[in-house]
Amino acid sequence: MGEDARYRLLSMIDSPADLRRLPRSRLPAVADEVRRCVIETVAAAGGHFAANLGAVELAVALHYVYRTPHDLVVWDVGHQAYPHKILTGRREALRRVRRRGGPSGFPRREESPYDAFGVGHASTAIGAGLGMAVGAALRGEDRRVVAVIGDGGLTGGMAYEALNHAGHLGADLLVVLNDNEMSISPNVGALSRSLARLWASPLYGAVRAGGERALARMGPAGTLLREARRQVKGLLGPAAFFQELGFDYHGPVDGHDVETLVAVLARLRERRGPQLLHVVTRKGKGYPPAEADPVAWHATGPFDPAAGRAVSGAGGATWTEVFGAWICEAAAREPRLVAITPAMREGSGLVAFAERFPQRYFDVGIAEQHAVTFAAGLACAGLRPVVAIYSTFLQRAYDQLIHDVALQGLPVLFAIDRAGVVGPDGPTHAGAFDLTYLRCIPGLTVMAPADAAECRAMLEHALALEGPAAVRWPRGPAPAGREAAPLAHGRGVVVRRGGSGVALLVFGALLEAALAAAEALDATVAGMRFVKPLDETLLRELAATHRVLVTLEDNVVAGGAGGAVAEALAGAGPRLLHLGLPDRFQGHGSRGELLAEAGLDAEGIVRAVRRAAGGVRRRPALRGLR
Ligand SMILES: Cc1ncc(C[n+]2csc(CCOP(=O)(O)OP(=O)(O)O)c2C)c(N)n1
Ligand SMILES: CC(=O)[C@@H](O)[C@H](O)COP(=O)(O)O
Ligand SMILES: [Mg+2]
Repeated sequence: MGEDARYRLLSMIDSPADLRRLPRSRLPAVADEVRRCVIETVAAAGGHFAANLGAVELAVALHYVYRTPHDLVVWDVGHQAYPHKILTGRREALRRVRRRGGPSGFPRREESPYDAFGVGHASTAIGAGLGMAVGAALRGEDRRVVAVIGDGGLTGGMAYEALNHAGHLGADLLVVLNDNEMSISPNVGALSRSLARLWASPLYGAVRAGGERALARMGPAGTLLREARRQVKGLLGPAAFFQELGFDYHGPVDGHDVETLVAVLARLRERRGPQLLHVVTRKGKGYPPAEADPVAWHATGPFDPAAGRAVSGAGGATWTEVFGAWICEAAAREPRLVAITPAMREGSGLVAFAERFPQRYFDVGIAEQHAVTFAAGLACAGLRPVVAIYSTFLQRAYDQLIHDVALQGLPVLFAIDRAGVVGPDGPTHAGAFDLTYLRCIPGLTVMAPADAAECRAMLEHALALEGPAAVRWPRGPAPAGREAAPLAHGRGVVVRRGGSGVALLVFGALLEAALAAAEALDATVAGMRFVKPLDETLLRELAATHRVLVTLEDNVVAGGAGGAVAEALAGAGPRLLHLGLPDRFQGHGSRGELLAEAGLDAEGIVRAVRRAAGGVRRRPALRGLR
């Protein structure tokens, strides 16, 4: 069947203006097609999935009621924005979502005028939406602003800071709380529990049984709240909470009843002041395997939609799995070890730990700042906290890392995953900066393993230190490891001796590429292991015996490990060449593609060294190397 026949309505919708020309009664059929399109798109390309299925009706209703792109809809995180992209002229392009040259998996201002705010990290929508609403008012523009945030996003402190400010200003802002009781894993927190109780209460059961349209007719602004106050003592928690912050609370409403959503939103569009609409949805809605297991289907590779299974199996053990196995072993030996995740249990490899050591496992919600300060407190209490965190999300907690942990010399171990190039998630998730922002912190030990064996040794070493330490590794499979000298504090190792006068100084997981390049260059290769403290003895030895030192890191060159080498040599010694990520935000694509684009594959290293160190003696070319 042709595209147009399969997507009869969507093929007529090039923009939300086309959607708005349809009668309201056609919207459930539009939603069905959008949902089918999400399933087919992600099955073919991979990507975020369950949250998109849960946000279908919301996207349809918002674009139907609001005059986008003049009115602004800000999506929190943005991993649920595929329906929004489908409705805003990107249905075809989405086939290449997150691939090189294809659309981003998240809203991006440069991609479409309908993408009001660039996003990827959680809990920003209310703050950004508030800025837009206040900006529009100051400029005298008649523009409505909606911030859509999930219950997971609402566990982040930034969201509360923005709610508090919006209530104080009395700004014209609608916050839609998309509540599915899920973050990536089941959501945490008192507010989340209280929201769930509200939806499950007999009062709302009656509303649901009586038809959601009754709710739309009842009118906004606390009508239900007054009713609830009369009927159900003790269920007022979340509603009263938002009211106290200065918001009119509306709901909860069924987020899969698109016609009711339209009716409610149409009334809210006319209201002034801070409004909060509580919408209840189901993560994975409409695809039974994802409804049954939304954690597994949060994001996926390509899959067979009929079978509900991934098309391709995974490769060898990932760095995450190496860490996950290590932390369980270490916890069995060390009763003081506790693990903390800011809402990334699966991605950070803590599923087994959470099961085996539930009393010593803490999911703090999407609250990176709190995760780090909480760890500092645990360390003060004599425990050995391990903060398992993605490089990009640790950016959120930089002051906490410096002020609460490092300044007090507390023994907190930062297990930093997704360091360096991440791939399909693109620039919002790239762990491109951690070596730069970590190595300037006094007293912090910073390690970058080249393989799984080194990773385990570094974690063990970090746990034994009396001060703070960080071990960082990239996304994907970890090389198993080779015979090498045991780890010693602040010491690197020479992995290969070459005769060309070039030495490659490798910080972390680029060692394999460096070794391949070294074959072609006849170069020496050193695995530096420690970014801080740097092995200055090894550095001096290499400087004395080589004409060119090449530093290699999966981090921006600016301020990175190469910078540490330059500072240590202070202008003395051989020529220096720094290879790492360039001074710009990377796009999205596979990790391999992005590394190659940055010249950090074996070919790129050879090219750069030959260009910079002309005269380096040539050896027979490696296969594929010119
Ligand atoms: C600052 C930050 N920390 C962690 C994440 C990883 N993350 C992406 S989506 C998500 C869960 C979001 O839950 P919610 O907002 O409720 O959306 P849902 O997936 O349930 O629709 C998390 C933790 C992130 N994107 N940003
Ligand atoms: C949207 C978000 O922040 C997460 O879902 C993230 O995309 C997970 O990345 P990994 O796939 O690397 O765990
Ligand atoms: Mg959620």
